Amino acid sequence: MNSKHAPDPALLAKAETLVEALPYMQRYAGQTFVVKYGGHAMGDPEAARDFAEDVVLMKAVGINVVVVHGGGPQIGAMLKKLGVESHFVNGLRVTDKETAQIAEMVLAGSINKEIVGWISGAGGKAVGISGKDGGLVLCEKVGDTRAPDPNSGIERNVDLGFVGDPVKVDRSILDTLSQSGIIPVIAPVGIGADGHTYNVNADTMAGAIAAELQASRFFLLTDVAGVLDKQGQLLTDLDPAAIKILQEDGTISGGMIPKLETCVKAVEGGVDAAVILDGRVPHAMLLEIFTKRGAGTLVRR
Ligand SMILES: Nc1ncnc2c1ncn2[C@@H]1O[C@H](COP(=O)(O)OP(=O)(O)O)[C@@H](O)[C@H]1O
Ligand SMILES: CC(=O)N[C@@H](CCC(=O)OP(=O)(O)O)C(=O)O
Repeated sequence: MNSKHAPDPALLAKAETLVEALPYMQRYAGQTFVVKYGGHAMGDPEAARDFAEDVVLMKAVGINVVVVHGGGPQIGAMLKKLGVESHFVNGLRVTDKETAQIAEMVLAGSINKEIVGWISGAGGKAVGISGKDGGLVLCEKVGDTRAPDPNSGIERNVDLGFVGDPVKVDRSILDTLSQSGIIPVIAPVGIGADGHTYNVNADTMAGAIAAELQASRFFLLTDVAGVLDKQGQLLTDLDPAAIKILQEDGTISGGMIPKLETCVKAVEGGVDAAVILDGRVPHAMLLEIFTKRGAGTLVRR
């Protein structure tokens, strides 16, 4: 064979990867994917660029991609800077009026626009909104939650303050944006019928939106490989019954509690599958969607 025409193995591997992606691209065109981008996953600028490229590529092959972001660590850093004390109960931040204002500033102000900028830098068109815009997410104040007192250890009811539970999602603004080729980027802040601003756990917000959109896939990008068992091994497939056991036996704690509750609600609400992925892994979503190498924890009914 003429050596000039001998295929370069590296190029051939690239071509094979593209061909491997073809059936997935054909299958997913026209479907809706909701991506929750967690505050822990967005720390590294290079990973953020990879994330934005993944989102833009998904949109380019015809997937209606909707991004909902978090920012817990970034809110924590700002509260610390401002000398405001903060703590979490069962994975939710106790939110007084001042904390709600600071959370909105960090989420809907700086982080939201930063993500819009990354997507724009990757050649996509994004519009940043919060759950307050266009009547997207109506919230109710979450009820008191049972938790042990940090001093005595005795269980008592805790009022979480302005923490919201999404009770109604109006998808019209998302449809308008998506149909115009725009990727909506949503900050987890909602409005109550009482006019108050509510701080919403970003997983909860994303799950409510994924259910309303009847999304085919709901990705939750975080800072762990997925759900780990007590020995630290990755659990690749879970259903609601298995998740209940993990919660009862204390395998999952902290932010993983609302994350998995959200996955259960989403799949029970009509989402085909939720996937918890390590957002720090370069192009984690592309590998999950367009290749045979599934990663993370898949939650299905
Ligand atoms: N069984 C578990 N498997 C994996 N992570 C767990 C588990 N239990 C608790 N976690 C914690 O949940 C965290 C992810 O939730 P969270 O901090 O809310 O992330 P994010 O900001 O990305 O939403 C992990 O970093 C880990 O510390
Ligand atoms: C009520 C509540 O806990 N709200 C969260 C909102 C941000 C969030 O959920 O961000 P991550 O996804 O990065 O954790 C908070 O104040 O931290």
